[in-house]
Amino acid sequence: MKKIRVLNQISQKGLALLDEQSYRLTEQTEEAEAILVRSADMHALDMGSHLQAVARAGVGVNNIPVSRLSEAGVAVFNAPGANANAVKELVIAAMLMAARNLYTAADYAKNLDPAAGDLAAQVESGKKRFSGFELAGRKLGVIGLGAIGVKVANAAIGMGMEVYGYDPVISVHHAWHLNSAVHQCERLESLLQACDVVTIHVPLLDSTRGMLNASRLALLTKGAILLNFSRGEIVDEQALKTHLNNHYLHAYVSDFPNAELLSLPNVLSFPHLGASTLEAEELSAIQVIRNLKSYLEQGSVQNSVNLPDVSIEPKGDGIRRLAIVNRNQAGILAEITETLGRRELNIEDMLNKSRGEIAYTLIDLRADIDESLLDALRTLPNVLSARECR
Ligand SMILES: NC(=O)c1ccc[n+]([C@@H]2O[C@H](COP(=O)([O-])OP(=O)(O)OC[C@H]3O[C@@H](n4cnc5c(N)ncnc54)[C@H](O)[C@@H]3O)[C@@H](O)[C@H]2O)c1
Ligand SMILES: O=C(O)CC[C@@H](O)C(=O)O
Repeated sequence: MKKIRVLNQISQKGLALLDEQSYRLTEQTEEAEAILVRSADMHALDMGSHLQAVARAGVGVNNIPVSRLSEAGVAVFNAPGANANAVKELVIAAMLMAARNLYTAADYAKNLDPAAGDLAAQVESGKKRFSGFELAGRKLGVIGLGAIGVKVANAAIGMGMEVYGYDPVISVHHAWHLNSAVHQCERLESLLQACDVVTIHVPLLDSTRGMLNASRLALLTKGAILLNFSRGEIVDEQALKTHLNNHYLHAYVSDFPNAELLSLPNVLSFPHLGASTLEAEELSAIQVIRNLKSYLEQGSVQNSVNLPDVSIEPKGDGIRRLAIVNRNQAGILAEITETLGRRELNIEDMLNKSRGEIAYTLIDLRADIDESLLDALRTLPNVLSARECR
């Protein structure tokens, strides 16, 4: 029975895939063999020695200590693209809300006082304050053309916007899906200088933290709208405060409320709502739990952020499968096979793939795999983890 710790609310449609014969949910993180998470910060979490995998029902993994887990031979999975449509729709809504001043206008209408006189007259006298601008014909800059950025760019083309994209490391897959009318910017600076609306869709990495710093923010055009549905830390929000305070920008719309910006009139914040739709929550959970199960039960790897993709046939009758995460170093396979040879264990099949400094080895045996074998493998200097797939 495998024990799974669930750190956030995960869709029941996904959890239902964890059949009761093989899986049990636990409240004890230290006994968990796998952890399911959305946005909970796991950096300070003590995860125990049984952990084999962490599965993120979403995309961003900045809340997960991926390097520490890799060093412990623990696989980390996410659900790329599963919530991209949900975020795209919210970004389009946010763009419209900001351009047409809908949030302040709705607030105004809600606070009208029918008892104070003719409501229609109040409406007509108040509305000129909320006059906005149309998006068709305006320039949209999309920073990061991955699953979300491509969908936003394509939708904006459909709305008659002129779209500019910046992504020096765009994947071939995403490039194929990008509308050919999107203009490519070689430099982030030229995108910022050219666009009326700028939207950020890059992951939070060391290389993107503070990517929109004071000097880049200063390049934004007067009256521009900046949308941040990626992560708060990608924008230097302290530097942004100056532009907002002097009303240089029309609006900053963010899915990550910031204590210092919250109350500014030209800031519109949402409580991290990008992926909060029934559809995205279900799809993310189903996608990542399927991949988690195939990893735990068969050893195959799909959509991991730290292990190489491995697709392998399910174990045949009488076959037991070893899954080893090891450092990608010379001589390690010899040490593993020697350990098996000393126990007279014959290898039926074997697969080894690497990804950067990590390698992953699957070995099929026609014999039982006991704890003493696993312990012997775990003591090899470059083995990070060893387990049986079951
Ligand atoms: N608000 C929400 O609820 C919500 C939901 C989903 C994702 N997100 C955030 O959005 C981010 C993007 O999601 P996605 O699904 O599009 O991810 P993705 O991996 O499909 O796309 C990210 C893109 O950013 C590009 N990129 C990386 N570094 C870059 C750089 N320095 N400059 C320009 N481009 C760069 C990559 O090449 C890739 O194309 C996630 O990492 C997450 O932080 C937020
Ligand atoms: O789980 C969520 O609600 C947010 C997920 C989102 O931030 C992501 O990176 O996928």
